[in-house]
Amino acid sequence: MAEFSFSDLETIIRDRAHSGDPDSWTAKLFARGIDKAAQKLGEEAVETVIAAVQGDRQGLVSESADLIYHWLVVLGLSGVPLSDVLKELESRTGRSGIAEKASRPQG
Ligand SMILES: N=c1c2ncn([C@@H]3O[C@H](COP(=O)(O)OP(=O)(O)OP(=O)(O)O)[C@@H](O)[C@H]3O)c2ncn1[C@@H]1O[C@H](COP(=O)(O)O)[C@@H](O)[C@H]1O
Repeated sequence: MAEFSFSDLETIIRDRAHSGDPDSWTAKLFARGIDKAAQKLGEEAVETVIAAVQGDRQGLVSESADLIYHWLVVLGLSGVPLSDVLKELESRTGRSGIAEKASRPQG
């Protein structure tokens, strides 16, 4: 099987978003807007955390998939392409997280 990527899922979400298909969860989320999609993203994040702390390996896989799907929906609804996030991640490579935090302007 060819490797499935976040980019493939972003394309599926973009195609389904305005499909008008009454059976499409993606179309439903896009119709309901950012508040509902962001709420679902938060719920999936919490469910992922619960699976992790409970040591529920299969649950962690499943909830992580739900989380990533809803995260991509929120990006799509916000007009932020996945490539912007990947560029940001790429710009951080080679720099430790602790050094990055220390370089932030003091608030
Ligand atoms: N990866 C996903 C995906 N992950 C989770 N979900 C849906 O997310 C929804 C939310 O799940 P929950 O159990 O939290 O829902 P719920 O608790 O009943 O929701 P509430 O009523 O409480 O709001 C479910 O309907 C899941 O099926 C997904 N729906 C779609 N995809 C991908 O998007 C594609 C297109 O899907 P449709 O747009 O539905 O055709 C699919 O083929 C998949 O590739």
